[in-house]
Amino acid sequence: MDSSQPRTGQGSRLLLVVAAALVDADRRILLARRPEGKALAGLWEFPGGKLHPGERPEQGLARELAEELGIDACVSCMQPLAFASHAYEDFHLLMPLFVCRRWDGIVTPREGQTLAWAFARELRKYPMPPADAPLIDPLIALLG
Ligand SMILES: Nc1nc2c([nH]c(=O)n2[C@H]2C[C@H](O)[C@@H](COP(=O)(O)OP(=O)(O)OP(=O)(O)O)O2)c(=O)[nH]1
Ligand SMILES: [Mg+2]
Repeated sequence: MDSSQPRTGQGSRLLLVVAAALVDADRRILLARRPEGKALAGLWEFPGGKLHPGERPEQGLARELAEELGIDACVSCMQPLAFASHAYEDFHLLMPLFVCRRWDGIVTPREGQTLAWAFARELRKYPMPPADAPLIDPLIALLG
């Protein structure tokens, strides 16, 4: 066991994931459907992924957005909005959600994901991982 890994009181590993609500000019939010073969396959999520050791959250998020969507996101424009804290069976997820309205390049699914742009009020129509439920109200409050 890696003793440098933070652990929660119940012994499960704390996993730090960074995620983005990419917002377009019409105030729609980008969702990505997790491909078959990945954990939580078929559910709609905010793009992002695991923070690498030594990365700042915004830096790690920019790397994930480049890898997953082929875009160059504006790091200094990322706006912290809310976070998810959720106990999955084998790890505890801690996931800050940043709002990101500026990027260069064209959003392209680079990892076999299906993409959708949804208004904040439509988000509940998309089955999402259980951790994401508390993130919807702050998005509605921000974007209407
Ligand atoms: N990106 C993202 N991950 C989420 C969300 N909700 C949620 O529970 N998760 C979980 C699913 C995964 O267990 C974990 C993030 O994993 P990931 O598969 O996106 O990580 P990654 O991009 O680094 O991918 P990989 O290299 O490990 O395949 O967080 C969400 O809205 N967005
Ligand atoms: Mg990911």
